[in-house]
Amino acid sequence: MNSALAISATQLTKSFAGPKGAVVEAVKGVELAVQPGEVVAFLGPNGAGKTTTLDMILGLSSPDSGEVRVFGREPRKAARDGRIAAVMQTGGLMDDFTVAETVGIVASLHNRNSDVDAVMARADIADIADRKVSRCSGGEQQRLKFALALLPDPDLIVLDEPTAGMDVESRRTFWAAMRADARHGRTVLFATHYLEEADAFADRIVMIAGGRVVADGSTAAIRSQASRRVVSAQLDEAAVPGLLRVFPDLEVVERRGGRIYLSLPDSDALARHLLTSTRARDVEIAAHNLEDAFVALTSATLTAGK
Ligand SMILES: Nc1ncnc2c1ncn2[C@@H]1O[C@H](COP(=O)(O)OP(=O)(O)OP(=O)(O)O)[C@@H](O)[C@H]1O
Repeated sequence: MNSALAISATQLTKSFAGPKGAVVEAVKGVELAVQPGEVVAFLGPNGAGKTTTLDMILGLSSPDSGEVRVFGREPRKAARDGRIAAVMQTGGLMDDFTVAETVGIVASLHNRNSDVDAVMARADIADIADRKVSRCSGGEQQRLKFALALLPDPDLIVLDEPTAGMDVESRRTFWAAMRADARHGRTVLFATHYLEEADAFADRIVMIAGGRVVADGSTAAIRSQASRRVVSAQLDEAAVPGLLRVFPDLEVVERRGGRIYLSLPDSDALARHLLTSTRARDVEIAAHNLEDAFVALTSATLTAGK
């Protein structure tokens, strides 16, 4: 186990009792290694296992098998030491206090002598200091929670879909505050459904679907993988092994409606080969955007995992 890592998760599994005695395997062998200072998006559709994994990283629940370490320690120990803090989706604020009162009360609970004004400025809530929590918008409440998470000056901050339900402008303000803070070297892991959010604010994207990591790479690498062109054609399945012999890098993206969708860095070479050396018909080349890649990756794994 590498204690220099901010987060190290090995072969994590977690199941829950489902309806009618069924077992829900929420997390099925998640591996994750996050370096200090990285800003990582944990990206996946509903029910992918994001919250279940984050809860284990935060020490809020224990894995059925596998191990998690945060800066080389048990997650609960890391949380007690003030090295890890969280911004969760819902709850945790008291309606009748003002923003400043809330920050002041929580600051007084921490041993570390945090600079309340600086934290409020960093979370971009200084100008709503006197507003009651109940009168804050969803976005303002999340920025307040972000400020509370910053108070112990943690080395790792974990955010579970912190911008769910916010409008575009509030989301942008929230991430601008988070990103500015992360520049000081804090490690950030955030769960999101939003591909654009992961793309815009993370250095690295870990895609999760059906309880498994289905892609993990720098945001640029995932974008470049995803922006490869996809060549599709009507083609007999029996031709695929032959294509793989000619193009070992060939990736079969999906099969849909009698068509096969293929990806290769040199899409022109693939299209030329299909047209001249195979019985492929109706050949098309299309740009493959990040959204398509996400759908292809997550749905392929969901089908394979069933
Ligand atoms: N306490 C629980 N009891 C039973 N099933 C659970 C429990 N918690 C999670 N699950 C199930 O485990 C799976 C993974 O859920 P999880 O909340 O981790 O996904 P998620 O990726 O965070 O989804 P979302 O984006 O909707 O929050 C889902 O099928 C969910 O219904």
